Amino acid sequence: MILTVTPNPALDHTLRVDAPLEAGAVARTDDAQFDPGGKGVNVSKYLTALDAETTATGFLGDPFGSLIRERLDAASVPNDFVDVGTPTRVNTTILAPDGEFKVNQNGPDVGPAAVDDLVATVERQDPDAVLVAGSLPPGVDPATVDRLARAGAWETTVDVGGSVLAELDAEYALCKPNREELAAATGRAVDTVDECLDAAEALRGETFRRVVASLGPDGAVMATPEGSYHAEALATDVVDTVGAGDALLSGVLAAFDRGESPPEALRAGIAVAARVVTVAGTGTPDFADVPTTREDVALSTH
Ligand SMILES: Nc1ncnc2c1ncn2[C@@H]1O[C@H](COP(=O)(O)OP(=O)(O)O)[C@@H](O)[C@H]1O
Ligand SMILES: O=P(O)(O)OC[C@H]1O[C@](O)(COP(=O)(O)O)[C@@H](O)[C@@H]1O
Repeated sequence: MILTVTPNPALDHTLRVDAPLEAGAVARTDDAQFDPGGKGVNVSKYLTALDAETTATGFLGDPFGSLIRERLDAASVPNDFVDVGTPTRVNTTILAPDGEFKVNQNGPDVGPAAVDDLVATVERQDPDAVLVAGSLPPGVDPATVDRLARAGAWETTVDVGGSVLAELDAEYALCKPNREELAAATGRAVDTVDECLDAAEALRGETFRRVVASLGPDGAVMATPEGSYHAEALATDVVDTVGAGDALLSGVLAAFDRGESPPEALRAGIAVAARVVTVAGTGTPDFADVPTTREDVALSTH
């Protein structure tokens, strides 16, 4: 079972407006949706839809914590969150004709007792694999991520910010930076795919056994002890890219869970991401075509 740990979940509020936003003007819309979100929460949503065994944990606080739990239960996404007394944040995406505008709240302060409860929850769940994903709220530091990785025999994956990645020193099976996070974690140029391949290879080592870096429309690269790979993104009608990185990681983790090779896992990730960018916000699309579309992913070995 893949246990996702989201230290800073969010209720994702997605609004679509018909005209460009204008300072001082009121924009009105009927097109709004709420989704349970936060990087690990999304991965558990997508893994469930991909028929992989998963449970979501992290910290939830009311009033929005209850809504997130209700929505996950309704979608049959197993979850086991630690309750905290501070409200879970709301992250807002506005889809306007002139672009995608995102505002993420920093999130509530989490005290040391809640962190101890989280570690105990992870130990009790005793998963095969753990994913720690998303920003760290006040009260959770990189040492807490290392503590979760060292608390049991599971393989741990991280999808945390570039500056947090640079501070980790436990052993991780995989990390998933995006382009900006890859630059922040390595201090290298990431302008071309070749530079991204070099940076991913530089990040790989004792701390991170494999590195998958997502490159938006340029697809993704993966650096592993067996070789490095670049997979191109699939051409598709993009509604928005919120959740795209979580989708890529879900496809990769589900494939590794089935025992597939790194290049096959990368192809699967690209196919899952290509579906998620076609739906608004962090809604869960139908993944029925993923086994077919992953065969169309162009992949090169380096
Ligand atoms: N504009 C796009 N067109 C097609 N695929 C995309 C696009 N943006 C993202 N993707 C897919 O989603 C994956 C993750 O996107 P990315 O933006 O790098 O992640 P993050 O959300 O972590 O920043 C990419 O590797 C790619 O496969
Ligand atoms: O923890 P952070 O970095 O603020 O990100 C949280 C946001 O990212 C998401 O998990 C989406 O992530 P990606 O677009 O990177 O896949 C949203 O659900 C959530 O609102």
